[in-house]
Amino acid sequence: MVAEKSVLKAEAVSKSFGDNLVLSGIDLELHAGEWLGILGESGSGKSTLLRIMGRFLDAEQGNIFFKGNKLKPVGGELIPGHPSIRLIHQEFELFPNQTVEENIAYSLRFYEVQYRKEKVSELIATAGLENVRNQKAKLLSGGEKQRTAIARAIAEQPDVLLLDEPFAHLDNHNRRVLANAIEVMRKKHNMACIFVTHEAADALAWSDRIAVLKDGHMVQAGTPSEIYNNPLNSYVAELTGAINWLADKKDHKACFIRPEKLKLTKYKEKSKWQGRVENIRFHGNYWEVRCENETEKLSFYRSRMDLEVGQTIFLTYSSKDLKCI
Ligand SMILES: Nc1ncnc2c1ncn2[C@@H]1O[C@H](COP(=O)(O)OP(=O)(O)OP(=O)(O)O)[C@@H](O)[C@H]1O
Repeated sequence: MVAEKSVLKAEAVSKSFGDNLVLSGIDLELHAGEWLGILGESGSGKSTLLRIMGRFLDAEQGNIFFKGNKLKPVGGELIPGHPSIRLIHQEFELFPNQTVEENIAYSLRFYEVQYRKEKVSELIATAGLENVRNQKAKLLSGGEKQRTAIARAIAEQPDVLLLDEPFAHLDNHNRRVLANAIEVMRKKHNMACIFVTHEAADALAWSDRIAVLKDGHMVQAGTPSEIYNNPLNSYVAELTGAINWLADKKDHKACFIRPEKLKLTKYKEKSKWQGRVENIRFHGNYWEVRCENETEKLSFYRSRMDLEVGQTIFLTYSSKDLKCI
């Protein structure tokens, strides 16, 4: 097997602010062309790790390697960072009085005029910014600012793009526009990216791999499917989606099942769980049915509504979908 090429690597990174230990012994590797999501609750250390990996902040212990070379500490440098790594903050840092086009063109200011024009137009089209191309940055919506900042960063063709909460504060429409723009830019430019998020849905949808942080510790890293289907502990299980804890324990381990793994059956003898429908909620493309019996409350999903509150129901599931941790 060919070893995956490491672009950026954190080795045993720890960081404190005063008495607050924010990161503890973090090992994390980003491979060429890979999209890595860092997922964790607010305050778990995600942005701090991103800033350390981008060489904007020094770790107290541990090292950062770019393409195998150890990066020197930022120390008191006036302009921290690394020429091949671009970090996009939540504040975007655009020139407020310059247009979208001028903001993107700034990254290409040392290039020949014709090339610059063509490249700017290409990036504006890819990022879906044609209709605001001549708008000043300060007048853009949050989603448009985000896409301009990403297009500007990509213009510089960095090896690594670091995105801090790229989908934060965006409505559903703008999330989709941004996600599609990122996907197109990603395919075209084949750069590696680390993005930080506290939204599991974004991490699951957009990452090749996810690293989960809790209180500054890396609790699990793996593909979205590994993280979602085989969480190592209850934090990862609950962070990545809805779960139903079951009262029965197996080998002293707590067991849970995801709602979408529960199936309705007409036959009591085939069922593994029996209860009453307590509540039904409409979510647009599915119905969430909450039910209970003497010992447990469960929820499961239906694509059509054929149940009533108070009705007795029988549920079944495959034993492989029962996870015990
Ligand atoms: N410059 C700083 N000085 C002191 N404490 C800091 C500093 N930067 C971050 N912290 C603290 O470090 C901890 C982790 O912060 P960080 O921003 O890395 O978390 P996060 O997971 O990105 O959170 P969020 O999702 O809310 O942005 C927090 O307790 C925060 O208050």
